[in-house]
Amino acid sequence: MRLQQPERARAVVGVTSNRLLVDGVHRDWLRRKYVQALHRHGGVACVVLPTFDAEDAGEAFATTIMRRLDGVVLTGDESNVDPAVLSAPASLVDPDRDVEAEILDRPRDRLAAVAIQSAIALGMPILGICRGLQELNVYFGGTLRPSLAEWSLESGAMHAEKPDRPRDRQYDAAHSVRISSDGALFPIARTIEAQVNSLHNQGIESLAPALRREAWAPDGLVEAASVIGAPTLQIGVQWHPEWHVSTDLLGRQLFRAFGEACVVYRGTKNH
Ligand SMILES: N[C@@H](CCC(=O)NCCCC(=O)O)C(=O)O
Repeated sequence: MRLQQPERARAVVGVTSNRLLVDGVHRDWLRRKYVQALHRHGGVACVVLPTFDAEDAGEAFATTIMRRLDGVVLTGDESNVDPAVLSAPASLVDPDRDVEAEILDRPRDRLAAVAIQSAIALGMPILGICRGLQELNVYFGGTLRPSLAEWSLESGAMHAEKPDRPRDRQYDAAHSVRISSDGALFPIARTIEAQVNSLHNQGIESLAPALRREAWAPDGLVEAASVIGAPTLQIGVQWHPEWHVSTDLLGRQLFRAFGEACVVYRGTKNH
């Protein structure tokens, strides 16, 4: 179902952007699929959160921007998480080594670290998608497998992007997931099994102690995890619920639940 709400009633959600370096010019960008799905199926309004250079990863973001939001979405992107930056966002000051297309995006890592830290401190809803789930795991001290293809050929093939297909078809269902029947995802999905798409070559190796496993793939890879003891919905999924959301029930359920959590959270804030 498509949610229609008057603009003034919409919760406001920050969506993480990524850094793009073209012709020596730094730009922030993200795929509109995330924003469209959140607007149409989560019923929320979106603001794009800019990435950070090391010297800017400060307090102002948390107090000035995050406090004004009702939720945060950690979007997906091809670049791999740099764990050192996720755990200490202001520590690596080397702009020449900060961005490498589709491989390294430290400005994005810094944004993710500060956004997660603030959202957890504020008790704000979080939805992590693909890289976003990985960021949550690394932020809380978990580790990632650097390459699923090197971990196991079968897992590599199951989870990888399918570059020979047209872009839209790469987001078709790729494998099943088993959903834990006593977690935060089950009341949203109302099923213990679902089909999901898959476009990643890294994956959770050790799940952070602060997270609970919500869903897993046939090879055991964690496909969804939530923050233990969270006062609201704080969850990440390894698949892309946004891409075919209009025809994907689980995707719509996720965005709807997230949007509802944002509205509830907004009601608890002192204005
Ligand atoms: N590099 C990581 C992250 C994968 C990821 O988030 N991919 C996003 C694909 C593009 C999109 O946002 O639609 C990994 O390989 O695991």
